[in-house]
Amino acid sequence: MGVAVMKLRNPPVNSLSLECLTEFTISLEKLENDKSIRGVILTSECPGIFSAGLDLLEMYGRNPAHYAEYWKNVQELWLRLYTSNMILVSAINGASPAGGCLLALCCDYRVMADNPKYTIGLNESLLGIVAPFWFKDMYVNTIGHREAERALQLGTLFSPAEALKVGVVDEVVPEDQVHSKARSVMTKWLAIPDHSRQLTKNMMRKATADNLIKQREADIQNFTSFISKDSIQKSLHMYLEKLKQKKG
Ligand SMILES: CCC/C=C/C(=O)SCCNC(=O)CCNC(=O)[C@H](O)C(C)(C)COP(=O)([O-])OP(=O)([O-])OC[C@H]1O[C@@H](n2cnc3c(N)ncnc32)[C@H](O)[C@@H]1OP(=O)([O-])[O-]
Repeated sequence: MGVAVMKLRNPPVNSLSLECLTEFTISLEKLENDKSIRGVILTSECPGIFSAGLDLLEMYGRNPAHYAEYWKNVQELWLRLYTSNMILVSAINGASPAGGCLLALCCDYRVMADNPKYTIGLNESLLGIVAPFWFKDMYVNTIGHREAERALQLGTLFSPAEALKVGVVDEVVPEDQVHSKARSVMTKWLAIPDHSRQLTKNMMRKATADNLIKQREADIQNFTSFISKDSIQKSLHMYLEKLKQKKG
């Protein structure tokens, strides 16, 4: 039916390393150029984890040129996903913090597994970092200003039930039905003529994407100088240590 399934696979936690981001962007571009493909279901092959978000090791202990390169690729993936002409449905079958949530928010519809161990949200503030304006814009577009304001400041990671209530996801289903539900949602969206759906999507999303496009360079510089700060590197160090301790 002209639908591709993209499965994220970057063990152990599907973090978006520079390599992973680049491959993702290339795969997406190929699908976008393949006229037989009208929709993509985005899911994960890592058990219990949709994506741990941006790779912290790409943002910690590196040099400014690396941060700039990394950020350019994060922007690129976001722009392609958010403005894709294809129908994107996410089958969220695991934890989806920060950049993981970002991937899901780019989709046209989000189905999440009903497992209270899985959480989703833009939790950047918990790490001592700040979600950039375009993460924020997309959050506001999805859940509204007040909910986004609160969730961003608190770095809230929502359970599936809470995520559904706030509108971070559109549907919560038993874990073993996430993929079948994503497929049935896709069938419904495929019934809409592509040209009218695409123009409508573009009308809804263009201003948000353009907001980044017009200041990409400044945003890269902003990120690079922010992430290079000693205080921010220290916060990331502490967060990474916390992740290690949790493991031990
Ligand atoms: C301005 C910038 C905007 C930023 C946006 C972002 O997305 S910021 C990102 C915000 N993201 C988050 O806040 C999510 C942080 N991660 C988590 O909360 C959990 O890892 C989990 C719930 C995803 C999986 O739990 P689990 O019990 O199944 O797994 P586990 O916890 O035992 O980890 C296994 C190994 O993976 C490692 N590692 C983990 N994440 C990352 C990462 N993003 N990157 C790199 N590495 C990561 C972890 O250190 C450990 O390494 P070790 O010790 O083996 O060398």
